[in-house]
Amino acid sequence: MTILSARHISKTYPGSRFPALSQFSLDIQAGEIVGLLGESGCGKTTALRILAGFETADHGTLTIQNKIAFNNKQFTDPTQRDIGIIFQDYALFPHLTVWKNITFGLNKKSGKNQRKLASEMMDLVGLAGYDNRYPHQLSGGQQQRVALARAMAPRPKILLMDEPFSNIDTVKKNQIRQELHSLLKKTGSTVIFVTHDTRDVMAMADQVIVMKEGQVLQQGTPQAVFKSPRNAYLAGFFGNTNFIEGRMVNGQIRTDLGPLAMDAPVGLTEDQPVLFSLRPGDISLTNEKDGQSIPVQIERQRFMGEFTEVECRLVASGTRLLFHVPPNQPVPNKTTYIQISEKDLHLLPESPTHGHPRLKD
Ligand SMILES: Nc1ncnc2c1ncn2[C@@H]1O[C@H](COP(=O)(O)OP(=O)(O)OP(=O)(O)O)[C@@H](O)[C@H]1O
Repeated sequence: MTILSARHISKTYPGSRFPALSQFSLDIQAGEIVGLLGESGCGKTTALRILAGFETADHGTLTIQNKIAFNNKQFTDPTQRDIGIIFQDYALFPHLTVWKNITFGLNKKSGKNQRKLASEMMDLVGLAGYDNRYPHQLSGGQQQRVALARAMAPRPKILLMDEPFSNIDTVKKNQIRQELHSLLKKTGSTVIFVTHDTRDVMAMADQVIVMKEGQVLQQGTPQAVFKSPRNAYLAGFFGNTNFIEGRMVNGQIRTDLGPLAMDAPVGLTEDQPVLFSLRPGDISLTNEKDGQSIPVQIERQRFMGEFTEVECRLVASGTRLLFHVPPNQPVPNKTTYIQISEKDLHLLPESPTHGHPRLKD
């Protein structure tokens, strides 16, 4: 069931030459955790603020739970949107105890109800017994859980989170992502969070919406966007990749890796260029020369902990490629062979035919 739907939302800030959001559309299903992902300045926070009602849009329609929250005639106040918000810095009240922070938004409920809602949330986020602490007496992760309990105490249908992990140190991030994910799944709420870090969406999101320059580039599961990015920007943003150029010759796609056995995509015409993305983890190193192996000259290798990152050059064409080998596999500093399976070559359907990022020569 669609719980939130945005259609063609545009916003240009006064005095700005470029729109912060342009024809921004998305659909969110109830119970999903959705990551709004993009680099700095792409409009993520603006989108979140417009969904919350803290910012007005110039055009477009926003529907929440089948009610218009915004269009060219109507505007629903943020307090009436049934949305909870966790700000980037958590915005806890420093002079109030954990308990008072959590009950702050419940002042319209009876005392008994307040106590019930707040203590249920305190138990859920694992803060029982911390009632009388002040925010400065808590770790970053605990402060985040207070912010979560405060936002969730009124039981909003939708929770918005702005950069939920930016204040958590790198060592703890993985653990906190997992904890937060299982907490959010327990509450069953619909969550939209903003981040610039693909690792956050991989760990947390059921759906990711990748933005660039105020527009949605692609929406899907993190696995789908990683595996099947629509263009070169998305392929490069969602992890390291190699770009392989191809061209249709006599009905067959030719690339620097050799001619491909795959069927050419429908509509591809003779001599038309195409671009593939090939993840470094999908290339394997082999010492054996056979019909499948491709000769390469190893140029550089770097130990990365979980794998060794290797840069090589195809002997036939001089094209550079990046690939990963397991840390215990030795990499010879000379000419050797790699193997690639055609199924791992992902054709980028929207790619420009030139100007894509590639390894620097
Ligand atoms: N109040 C404002 N007045 C004018 N321009 C603004 C305002 N807020 C944001 N912008 C501009 O709108 C664009 C989108 O900003 P926004 O904060 O939404 O991006 P973001 O993706 O959240 O970035 P970050 O990850 O750095 O927080 C940027 O070009 C920014 O400079």
